Amino acid sequence: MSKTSPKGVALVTGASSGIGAIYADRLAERGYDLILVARNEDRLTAAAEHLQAETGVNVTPLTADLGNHTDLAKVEAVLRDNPDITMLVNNAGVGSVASILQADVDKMEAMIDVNITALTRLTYAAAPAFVARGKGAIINISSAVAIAVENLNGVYSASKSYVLSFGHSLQKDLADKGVRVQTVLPAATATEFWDVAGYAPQKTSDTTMRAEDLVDAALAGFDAGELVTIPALHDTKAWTQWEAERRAMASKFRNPKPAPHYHVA
Ligand SMILES: NC(=O)C1=CN([C@@H]2O[C@H](COP(=O)(O)OP(=O)(O)OC[C@H]3O[C@@H](n4cnc5c(N)ncnc54)[C@H](OP(=O)(O)O)[C@@H]3O)[C@@H](O)[C@H]2O)C=CC1
Ligand SMILES: CC(=O)[C@H](N)C(=O)O
Repeated sequence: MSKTSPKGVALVTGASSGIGAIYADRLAERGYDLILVARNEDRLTAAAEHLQAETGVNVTPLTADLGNHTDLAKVEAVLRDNPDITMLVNNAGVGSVASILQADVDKMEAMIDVNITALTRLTYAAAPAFVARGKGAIINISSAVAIAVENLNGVYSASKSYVLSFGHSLQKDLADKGVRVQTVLPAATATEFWDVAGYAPQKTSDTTMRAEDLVDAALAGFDAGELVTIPALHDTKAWTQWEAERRAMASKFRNPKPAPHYHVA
C-alpha cells in the first residue's frame, strides 16, 4: 500500500450504495484515501477496487453491521486508533414510510440503532481523536424530514431531527477545537433507500434529486463552510430565519414561574 494521501483518510459509512457511494467517489476524486463501511462485502470490495483503479487513492473496505454492537465497536476502534483519519461521513441509515399503526416496533428499534446509536458512537470515537490532532471534519447525514417531520415514518423523522440537534450541539462543543461539523439535510433522493423504506415509486418522481447532484451540492456547502446544508431548499432565507428565531427563543426560557395563561397561582 502506498503512503497516506496528504488529505488523510475519510471513513464513509453506508458506502455500498446511494449517497454514501457517491461521497466515496467524490472524496476519492478530491484525493482522500478511504475506509468504506457497510454490510454488503461484495459491493464494498467492488467499489474499493474501482475507486482505487480510477483515482489511485488507497481504499479499504470494512464490512460491519452498524446495528450490531461488536461490529460497531470495531469501527469505533478504527476511528480512535488510525491517526490518518481526517474525516468521518456518518451516512449509513435506513427509513420507513409506515405509520405507528403499521410499523413493527422491533424494526423501529433497529432503525434507531443505525440512525442514532451508531452515528452517536462513531462521532464520540472520532471527535476526541480529531481534537487531539487539532483538525478533522464530521459530516452527518440528516434529512429534510428533520424539519418536515410529518412526511414519513415518525421514528425515522425523529431520528433525523436528532442528527440535526446533535449537530448544533457538536458545533458549539467543537467550534474552537479545529473540528468542523456539517449537517446535511437531503430531501427525496433517488436511491435504494426507497426500496427499503417501502415506497419505491419515489425514486422516479420528478421531485426527487439525483444522488450525484445531492452530494455535489453538499460538498459545495462544505467547501463554503456551511454548518447546515439543505441542497433542495432554494429559498435559503426560510432556513436562516427559522434558525435565527430558534436561537432567539433559547434565551426566553429562564422563568421560574409558568406563563400567565396557565393561571398557576
Ligand atoms: N434517499 C433519500 O431520499 C434520503 C436519504 N437520506 C439519508 O441518506 C443516508 C444514505 O441513504 P441512501 O443513500 O439514500 O440509501 P441507500 O439505501 O442507498 O444506502 C444506505 C446505506 O447504508 C448502509 N446501511 C444500512 N444499514 C446498515 C447497517 N446496519 N450497517 C451498516 N451499513 C448499513 C447500506 O449498506 P448495506 O446494506 O450494504 O449495509 C447502504 O450503503 C441515510 O442516512 C438516509 O436516511 C436522507 C434524506 C433523503
Ligand atoms: C427520505 C427522506 O429523508 C427525505 N428527506 C424526504 O424528504 O423524503
